[in-house]
Amino acid sequence: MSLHRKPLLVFEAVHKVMAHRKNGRPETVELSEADGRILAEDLRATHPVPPFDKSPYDGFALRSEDTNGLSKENVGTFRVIETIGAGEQASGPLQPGEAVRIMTGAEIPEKADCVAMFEITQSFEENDQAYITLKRTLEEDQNIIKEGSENKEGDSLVAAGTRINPGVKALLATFGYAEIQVYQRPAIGVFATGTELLEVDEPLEPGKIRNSNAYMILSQIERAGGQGFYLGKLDDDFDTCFDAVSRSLTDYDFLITTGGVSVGDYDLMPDIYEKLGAEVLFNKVGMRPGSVTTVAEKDGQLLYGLSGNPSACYVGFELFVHPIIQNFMGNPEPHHRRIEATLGEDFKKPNPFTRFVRGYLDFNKGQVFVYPAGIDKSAVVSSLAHTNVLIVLKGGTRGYQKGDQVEAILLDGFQGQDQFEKE
Ligand SMILES: Nc1nc2c(c(=O)[nH]1)N[C@H]1C(S)=C(S)[C@@H](COP(=O)(O)OP(=O)(O)OC[C@H]3O[C@@H](n4cnc5c(N)ncnc54)[C@H](O)[C@@H]3O)O[C@H]1N2
Ligand code: MOO
Ligand SMILES: [Mg+2]
Repeated sequence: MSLHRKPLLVFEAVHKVMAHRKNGRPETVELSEADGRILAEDLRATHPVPPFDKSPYDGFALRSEDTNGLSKENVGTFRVIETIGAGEQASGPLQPGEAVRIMTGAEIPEKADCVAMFEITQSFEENDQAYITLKRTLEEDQNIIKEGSENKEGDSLVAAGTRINPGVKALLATFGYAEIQVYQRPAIGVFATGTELLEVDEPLEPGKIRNSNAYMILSQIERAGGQGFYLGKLDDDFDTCFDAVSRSLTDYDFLITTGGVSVGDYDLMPDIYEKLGAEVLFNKVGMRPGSVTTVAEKDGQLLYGLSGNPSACYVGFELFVHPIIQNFMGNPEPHHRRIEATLGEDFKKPNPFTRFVRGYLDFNKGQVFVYPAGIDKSAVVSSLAHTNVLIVLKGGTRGYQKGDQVEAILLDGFQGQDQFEKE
């Protein structure tokens, strides 16, 4: 095994991986299963919205011409002929001098063309007949939500390639899409390699540690939108690892292993790629952590060799696997969003390589701050728990200071705050 590896720049490595991207096929899912999926068809209005003229208020539907000239001095009186709620229709067209008591969302009766809110009318009864009085003139179409005013039939409302969020779901339901065409989620197999690994339910033993990477990666796959399949942990034994990897390679859209990609005696992945006849796209990236991140390709299949060190494994996933998953799922913008932010504390350690510091975001008076989430070492797990951004510190000869402008890669958007503030 060659100990000398030529590092790629991070963006070169990302481009190399993306050159081997695969697109998921469209599939039909039920609306209830569609969250987070990406539309494989344009969402078109199958009918006008609203589908009929409707009332935005609880009030009285009237003929506007009957209100001409009404004022405090010239009060009009209308005979209330019936009451309709949302979902009901008036029994017939409105005649001159008549009013229909109408609730929000109900269809405007024929010949009515305006609505007076309850608050501007007075009601009274005479001989078991309900009446209202009105002291104002109303215009044609006043207080009416017109048929098709939100959209016309055939309008394209949301384009293919859009992620389904709660608002898109509401639209899909509005237009009767009980099922919808979305792109498949990739199925990703995950092996953890390492003789030192114990399963999560096993007690610690001398020299051993629990396998945290597999669970972390399965969770990262889920967050990225894919479907992860845990295929087990493998001892650092060549035949065991080779058989397991070669058997599983074609069962999944992508395969991930963790550990065994560096230059140690038990780092078997480089020899496994060789025996498989896989093309190694890169095995060294100019970044910290995750410099040993390796990606290979065999017959169109991507095989990720993520580092065993937990923080390196985490970062390697977010940079190289996340966009492949999002692309597979049909997202035309598959990479994590990058923002500019102010570094909230000093980061003194210089590094020749770009550093992806696990950090978290904070906002203060319109400024975005990022802070390192804990110990910034490749072998560390604990800082990952507080991570929602990767702070990008470009390589160089000096460290960074509090107040420096840096880039940050957003990993999730679920950070809240304790209080709801007064507007
Ligand atoms: N002579 C050199 N040594 C190392 C180099 C180098 O360039 N020259 N690179 C270092 C860097 S950088 C990293 S990162 C690690 C990468 O190691 P591997 O990817 O080969 O991973 P392992 O050797 O299998 O394990 C490393 C470390 O991670 C722990 N580990 C492994 N799997 C898991 C898991 N599933 N859950 C939790 N922890 C795991 C393992 O016990 C080791 O402590 O190599 C450096 N060495
Ligand atoms: O791959 Mo290592 O993570 O640079 O420490
Ligand atoms: Mg190793």
